[in-house]
Amino acid sequence: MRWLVANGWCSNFKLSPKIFPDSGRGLMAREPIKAGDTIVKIPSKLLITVSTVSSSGIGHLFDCGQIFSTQQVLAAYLVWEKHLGRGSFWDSYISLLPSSFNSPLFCSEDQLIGFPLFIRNKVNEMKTKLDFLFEDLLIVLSSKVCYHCNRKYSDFYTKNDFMWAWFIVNSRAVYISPSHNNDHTIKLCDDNSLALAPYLDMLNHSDDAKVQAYLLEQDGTYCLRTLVGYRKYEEVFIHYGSHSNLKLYLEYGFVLPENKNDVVSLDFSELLSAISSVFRFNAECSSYKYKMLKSHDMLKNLYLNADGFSWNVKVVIYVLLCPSTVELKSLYRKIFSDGFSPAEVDNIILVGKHLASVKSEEMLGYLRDIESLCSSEPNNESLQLCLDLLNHLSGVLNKCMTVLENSSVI
Ligand SMILES: C[S@@+](CC[C@H](N)C(=O)[O-])C[C@H]1O[C@@H](n2cnc3c(N)ncnc32)[C@H](O)[C@@H]1O
Repeated sequence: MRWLVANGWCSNFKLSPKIFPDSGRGLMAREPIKAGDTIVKIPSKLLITVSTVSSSGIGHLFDCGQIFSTQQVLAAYLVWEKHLGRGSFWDSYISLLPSSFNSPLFCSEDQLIGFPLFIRNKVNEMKTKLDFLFEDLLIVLSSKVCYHCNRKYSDFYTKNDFMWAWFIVNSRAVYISPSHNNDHTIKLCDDNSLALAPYLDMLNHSDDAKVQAYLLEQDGTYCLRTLVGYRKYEEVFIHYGSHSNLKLYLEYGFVLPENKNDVVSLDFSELLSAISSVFRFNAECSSYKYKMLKSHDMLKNLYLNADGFSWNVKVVIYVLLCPSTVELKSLYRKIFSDGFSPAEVDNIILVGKHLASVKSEEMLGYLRDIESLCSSEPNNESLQLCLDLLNHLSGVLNKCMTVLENSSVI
């Protein structure tokens, strides 16, 4: 905070840093805060944006005709500033950033083998993306020498440092309007809507938080207003987005005790085999039905949740149960205007109940596996979070089954 003040930050004394038992390091209300109050203001000089990188000592490296993502540029910049140590303008900020994370992205391959496939697949997707971004960066950096230490960039741009920096940006960057953020020469493949905002990024996430960010026209100061009030000594939160616990676990390294965004995803093939089991025939999807479902994005967002199942699950089950003699236009009419008859709803619910019980059994199996891993590694926080996540999802499936047992129309 002394460093922030020395660089033009004016504290409004509404917040102060504190370690909270449930959410860890965060910001506490030092006085009652009203809905509508501006809680933090960060001068533009203290924001790390693509413009900051462009005008920095490594800005010229990105003027090479290659296209980068905003997150890749900000991560590359953090690695470079970190290697400057005390010589970096951002040293006070960087030295307070977390050095390890509880996301499964940072678990070893040996640990990951014990994780449920639906988590492992997501981790592998993230790793593949990160590998690509890192290799892509090395193409630009490999032959160049850092003016500060005369070492080749590739000597200190390690994969681990890049992963650390990428995750810092992933879990801490705030949204900034691209129109206020275009003062640079770096070619980007995305919207350029990310900024790191020291101090502001100490705020933890809550589903109940509501905030509004705005920039002061005169000097580009980044301001954050809360739309809910807080009592003195309460933790003040922001809202990172309507994320499920799976997403929070993967991308931020924590889970919420209650999360209304939690869903259990389903594959199309799981719907087919549920229909086969319930109605005792070998369910197949003819190509005209498949094309129709795909072209209307009905094969996405297939999930169960605490309220039952998604609209797309309902439609896919209905379409798969329809005899292949039914014409496409009557399928459309049924789905998009007429609605389903009570008998059709009953059949859909029968399949839904079967899916919920199959997924519930599957989740209990995952829970047993992770519980035994946790007992052999009791201090592994990521494993503990995985256990919490699976317990939440198991709870979601129980609620789902209760809703389906008690309803004939969802
Ligand atoms: C923007 S930072 C918030 C400040 C952070 N707690 C710190 O100590 O620097 C985001 C990170 O904070 C943690 N976090 C945020 N909200 C949380 C919550 N509700 N419960 C637990 N951890 C949370 C996660 O580790 C996340 O990656």
